[in-house]
Amino acid sequence: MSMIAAFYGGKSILITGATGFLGKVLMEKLFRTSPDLKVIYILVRPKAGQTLQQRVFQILNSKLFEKVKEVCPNVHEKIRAISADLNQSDFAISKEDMQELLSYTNIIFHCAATVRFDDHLRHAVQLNVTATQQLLLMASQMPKLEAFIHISTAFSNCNLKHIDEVIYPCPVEPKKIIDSMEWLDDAIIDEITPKLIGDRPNTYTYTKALGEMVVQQESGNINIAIIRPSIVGATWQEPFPGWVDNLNGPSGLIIAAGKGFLRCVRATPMAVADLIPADTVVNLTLAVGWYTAVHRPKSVLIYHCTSGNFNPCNWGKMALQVLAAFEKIPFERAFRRPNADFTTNSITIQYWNAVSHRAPAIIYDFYLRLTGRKPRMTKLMNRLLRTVSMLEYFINRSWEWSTDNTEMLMSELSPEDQRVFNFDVRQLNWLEYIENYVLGVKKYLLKEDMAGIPKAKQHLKRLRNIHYLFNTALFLIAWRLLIARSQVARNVWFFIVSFCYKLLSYFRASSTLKV
Ligand SMILES: CCCCCCCCCCCCCCCCCCCCCC(=O)SCCNC(=O)CCNC(=O)[C@H](O)C(C)(C)COP(=O)(O)OP(=O)(O)OC[C@H]1O[C@@H](n2cnc3c(N)ncnc32)[C@H](O)[C@@H]1OP(=O)(O)O
Ligand SMILES: NC(=O)C1=CN([C@@H]2O[C@H](COP(=O)(O)OP(=O)(O)OC[C@H]3O[C@@H](n4cnc5c(N)ncnc54)[C@H](OP(=O)(O)O)[C@@H]3O)[C@@H](O)[C@H]2O)C=CC1
Repeated sequence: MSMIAAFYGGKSILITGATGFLGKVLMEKLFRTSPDLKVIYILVRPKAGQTLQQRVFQILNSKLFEKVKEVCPNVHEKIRAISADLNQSDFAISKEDMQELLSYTNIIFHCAATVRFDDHLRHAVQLNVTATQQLLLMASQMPKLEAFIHISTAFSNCNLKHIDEVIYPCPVEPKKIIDSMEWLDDAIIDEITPKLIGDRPNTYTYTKALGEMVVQQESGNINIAIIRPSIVGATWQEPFPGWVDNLNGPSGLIIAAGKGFLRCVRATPMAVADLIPADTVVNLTLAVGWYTAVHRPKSVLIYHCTSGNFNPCNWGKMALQVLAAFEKIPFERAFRRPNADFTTNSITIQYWNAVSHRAPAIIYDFYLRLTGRKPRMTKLMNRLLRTVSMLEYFINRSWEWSTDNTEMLMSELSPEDQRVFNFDVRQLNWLEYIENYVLGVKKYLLKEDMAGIPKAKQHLKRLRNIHYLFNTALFLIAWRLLIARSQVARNVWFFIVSFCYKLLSYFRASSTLKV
């Protein structure tokens, strides 16, 4: 019997960000391994014209929850969606709901965040810092609370090369930042943002670091732990391999590369690709929840959930594996044949962006215009290149994260818990994982049918022929122009032609003699 699964039985659990990528996988695993849990409260905001109930219904009826419905048929009754907006004071939760949360919650998993790299500092502070502070305030009023698990990121201190399982203070206190966001206007915030974030690349990593400081400062008597995952990717094993539902991290780039939009990036092939599967993060999170509640460590423990020091894979190798997967599992209606060239040279990348990205987009838009359709490729390409430029920071560096707490926790688990809540990435086979990832992107993000694979392969063959034809035509035109302008080129050309003619005559003559 799994001790961790048993621990969550009968518990009332509060999850923020349950509608997000990680939150859904967390909820699924909780229901599947502890179907006897009492209730999961989720803080949800109405979105995209959908009510709370519609959003929950959509999640529970997704493929991700198919297994849950078998083990926990009354899952609909065990999930309690509470209308909340983490940007509002008291999260805009009604009095009755708040009372219920304060009275019954046993465990909190705080996953909600803005993960956008370019979010305005005011909004990023509101969600990643102020909301964390408010949630801690709520937690301090929960008599039955056993543990508060805060999800941060391994990149909150990405300005350092070696990162320990400690909280590194930012120069300006989070309280001061929160206060100043209330009275500074947007223009001034824009001006001071670069100074505040310092050597971090974006407002996301900066505000996640501030969020950690808040957790440490406001922890009071609460049992708190912080999880720092690296780049969260599709699921590895559970509930099935390859599940992914948003474009963040590598998923968007896999689409862009598989569809042939993106063929070259500024990346360091030898830099470690610290990807971590979503189910691994969730398994560690649940194990940490159990450990924190049962063992009540004296200080806030931080757990790095990374793959680099256990089972490293670099970006160069990963790109080759992604390309190999595209051979087997091509995406439909690719724009060009997939390719993955890495360069660290900024002039070379500008050249490739012009030749391999922008020029084909312009040519395609010209073709769309000619055929009476609306051009769209240049716009899409510009947005894609902007996205890639934001990710470049993370694919050109390697970090070392110490993992003493994660390893300590692994050794604390019973063999059964190590199996059910497996977060040992040493067992991960990257080739297999990447293949499933690409398959998952095709199925769950692009919603493409597997039956279309032969047609997609044919399409890629056609693109290859067009590519060869185009290159040959380009070469001949260039050569023709050169011959017209240069005597040396003309001499070389006549030499080649006469040499070929002589060779041909020789073979003809020798074959006539044999007869
Ligand atoms: C030669 C190629 C070879 C490749 C071969 C394959 C090799 C293997 C894989 C290789 C490398 C992996 C590197 C990962 C490094 C991640 C590091 C994370 C570290 C921290 C981890 C964390 O702790 S935190 C989670 C990460 N947090 C995000 O990852 C949010 C990012 N994101 C945004 O911050 C916003 O998205 C942003 C961009 C502002 C646009 O914002 P925006 O206002 O313009 O609007 P949207 O967000 O709506 O997106 C606008 C259009 O960008 C498209 N798109 C969105 N994301 C995309 C994405 N990742 N890749 C592509 N395309 C993406 C989307 O499809 C839209 O396309 P469309 O125009 O067609 O609609
Ligand atoms: N994905 C990754 O690569 C990594 C993620 N992390 C961390 O993991 C956690 C989860 O990330 P992930 O699942 O990928 O992110 P998602 O963007 O998929 O999910 C974010 C969640 O936060 C919720 N949320 C955002 N704003 C509000 C709001 N104002 N009120 C209520 N809820 C809100 C979203 O709700 P809604 O559905 O309504 O938008 C959603 O449920 C985050 O803390 C992130 O920093 C850490 C490392 C890597």
